[in-house]
Amino acid sequence: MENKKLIEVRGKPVGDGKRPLICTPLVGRKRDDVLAETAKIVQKKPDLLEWRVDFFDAIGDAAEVIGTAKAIRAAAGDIPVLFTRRSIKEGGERIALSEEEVVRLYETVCESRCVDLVDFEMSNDLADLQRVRAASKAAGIGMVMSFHNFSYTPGLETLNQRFLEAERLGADVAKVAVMPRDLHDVLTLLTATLQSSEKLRIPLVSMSMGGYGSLTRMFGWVFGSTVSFAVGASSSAPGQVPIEDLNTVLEILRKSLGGKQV
Ligand SMILES: O=C1C[C@@](O)(C(=O)O)C[C@@H](O)[C@@H]1O
Repeated sequence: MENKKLIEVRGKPVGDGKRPLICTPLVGRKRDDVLAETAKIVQKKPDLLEWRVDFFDAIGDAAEVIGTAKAIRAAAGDIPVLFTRRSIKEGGERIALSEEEVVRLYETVCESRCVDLVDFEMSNDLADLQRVRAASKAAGIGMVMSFHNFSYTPGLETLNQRFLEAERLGADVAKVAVMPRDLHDVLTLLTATLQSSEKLRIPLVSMSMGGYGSLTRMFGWVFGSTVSFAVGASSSAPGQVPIEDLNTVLEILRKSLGGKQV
């Protein structure tokens, strides 16, 4: 069992595709909180760190954002850092910046090369998306184009279109996160993941959220999702499981998918 399309950071694949990358979010409100979270999480050896900058009180102060990103990077060692502003309409925190200011922040962060990957939502204005794409490309930073629905799970066709749209818009990684209302929705997300991962040239990331959705965080990679978001210190979305538990499940899956006795 192997994911063939791997996420790359500065031209090098992260991981070997034989298990999903585990990404742990940082959601501190102040620099010290974020760095304390980083110190705690790094010991748990995730594959990626996601800095959810929409939780950060000083998001409006570009110098403080860059300084904090650099400090996270220094503390993270070899672990790549993903920079994410999640908008309120896609499940993020309320922030005081205009969209123009958010785009400028992404451009500044890219220019300073203080992160390795950026996540930007596909529902943003096309012109903004293109600006962030241009800035990330110029800096050699990978771009995740994402879609979230925290209320329900759209149909199979729509989910497949979202993955495809990310590739068409020039993403390095396509990401879809949706909320299930029942187990059929979980199957819909997994079906879209499998179908799109067979079709797309780029790696994809998917998850169903909440209690039922946590199933996809544990075995969604078998269906083609290359990353699972897990709790290192704090959760950033419903249904994320602690990294220790996820590691246990992945070890069981490794053995059982390999045909060995657990
Ligand atoms: O988009 C995602 C996925 C996520 O929403 C999740 O469900 O794990 C968590 C967010 O921090 C991240 O940006």
